[in-house]
Amino acid sequence: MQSKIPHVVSVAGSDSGGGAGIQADLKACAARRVYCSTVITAVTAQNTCGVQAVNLVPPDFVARQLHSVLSDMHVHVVKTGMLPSLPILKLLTHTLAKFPIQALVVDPVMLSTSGDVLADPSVLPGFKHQLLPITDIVTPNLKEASALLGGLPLHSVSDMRTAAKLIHDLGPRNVLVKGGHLLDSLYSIDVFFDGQQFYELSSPRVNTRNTHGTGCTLASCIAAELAKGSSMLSAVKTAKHFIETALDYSRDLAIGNGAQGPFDHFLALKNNNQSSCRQNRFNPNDLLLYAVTDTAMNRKWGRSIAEAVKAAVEGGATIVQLREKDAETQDFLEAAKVCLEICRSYGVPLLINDRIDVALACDADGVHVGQSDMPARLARTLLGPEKIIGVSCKTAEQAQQAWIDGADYIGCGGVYPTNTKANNRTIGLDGLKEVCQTSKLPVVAIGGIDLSNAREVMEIGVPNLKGVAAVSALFDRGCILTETRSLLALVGQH
Ligand SMILES: Nc1ncnc2c1ncn2[C@@H]1O[C@H](COP(=O)(O)OP(=O)(O)OP(=O)(O)O)[C@@H](O)[C@H]1O
Ligand SMILES: Cc1ncc(CO)c(N)n1
Ligand SMILES: [Mg+2]
Repeated sequence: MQSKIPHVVSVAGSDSGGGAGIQADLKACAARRVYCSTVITAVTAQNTCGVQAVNLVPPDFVARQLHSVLSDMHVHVVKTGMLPSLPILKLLTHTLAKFPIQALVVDPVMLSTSGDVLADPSVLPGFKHQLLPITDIVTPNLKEASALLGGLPLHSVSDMRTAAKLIHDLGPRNVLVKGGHLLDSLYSIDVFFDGQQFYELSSPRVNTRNTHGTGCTLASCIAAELAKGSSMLSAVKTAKHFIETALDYSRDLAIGNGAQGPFDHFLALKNNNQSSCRQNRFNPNDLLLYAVTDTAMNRKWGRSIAEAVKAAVEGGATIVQLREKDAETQDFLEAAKVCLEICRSYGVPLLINDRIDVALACDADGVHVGQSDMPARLARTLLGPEKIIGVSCKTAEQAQQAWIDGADYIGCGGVYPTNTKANNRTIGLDGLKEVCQTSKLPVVAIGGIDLSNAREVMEIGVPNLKGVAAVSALFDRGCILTETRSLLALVGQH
């Protein structure tokens, strides 16, 4: 049976620094949601300073890897990177003749950006006479394009057009001459030629040292998009856009001490080492004093959301939820960003009520959803495994479902009558206790809890009741800070 999963095999060298070669290809395909298998042609000792050593994999062992992959798996696209010797290049062309594929993407890697040689000069005729005639797209950088054309000097976009046309004459169906090394400070321009038309693909030049592996990544992205069924032009455009986005995101990453650093294919590393990022996932003890904001109360007391949140965390709130039922999206988002900064500086998680979109957009620590909001399971899919998800539950059944759906905690109530929520059934201390006893998740009690009753709530004697949530008791008061301190002192004794 033919596999429907888009599948690229990368035939390339390993970069010990993890930025280019096989490592870039795996990350690029994974980021583009395509499966990637690997045939390793060489192992390089390489870092951000350059290539220190290269060890070729014996040609017959490259052949063994190729055969293992192609004879078993349904590969859609083959992408080549470092083909360090003519025998390796030759056996690749011979093997490809035996296994039909959808497309062949050739990145004719010859020199690393640091100027180190990655392929023996004898591969040049191999590229010209054997590989390019069966290639769907070849992606030389300026130096490689020049080498393929016997040293033709290339200094401008117009030269790149000429080169693209001349390389096309060597047999590949499409040519992309990459201009990453062109001396233009504003734009990074690549020239695409499909045999009939030229396209200048231009993107703002990102001012960064972190461009190591852009060429490998670009070719792998093209391969990935082709494997999904894209046309050549749209595959190239998507790939170019991906590079631009990843470079821009990674412009300030600091990996290695050399001149050229790698970038982050998953747009996820930037904040990892900053104290502004929460280090740990959810800690149930954070539920101890759970502050929930309220638009109407802030309006009544003439406070901004940020002012209210700041006072609550200063007073000792251990987690904050923004519950802004009638705020405009843009206002909510802006307020959420400010609150997030405040909460991060105190090490307090910030959750967003209902609005998964707002939580995603500001990278909040999680969401709290009600029974008629976005289902927790879907919220988990959208937010990923790291974010905190809480669900409002009144019954044991709902608590059980929240657990199945991958929630982190439940909010249980209303324990006492409240006027912050219309038509809300009160479940009382007995209802709370019953849900807690059956819930596998930690519980925070909510609904009408204040200084007068918080103690009896905490005293119901179930270990997974981790704290109380308060709205009016904190925010419908003259001094949020004082009220928060007092409530914390009460619940903190447990
Ligand atoms: N600073 C930059 N800003 C935006 N795009 C860039 C930048 N540098 C390179 N690119 C883009 O990255 C892609 C790869 O181009 P480049 O000419 O650098 O390839 P390469 O030399 O093969 O890369 P590698 O260093 O991986 O071997 C091209 O689409 C190019 O336009
Ligand atoms: C292994 C390997 N392949 C390709 C390149 C080109 O960037 C590199 N530097 N290293
Ligand atoms: Mg390259």
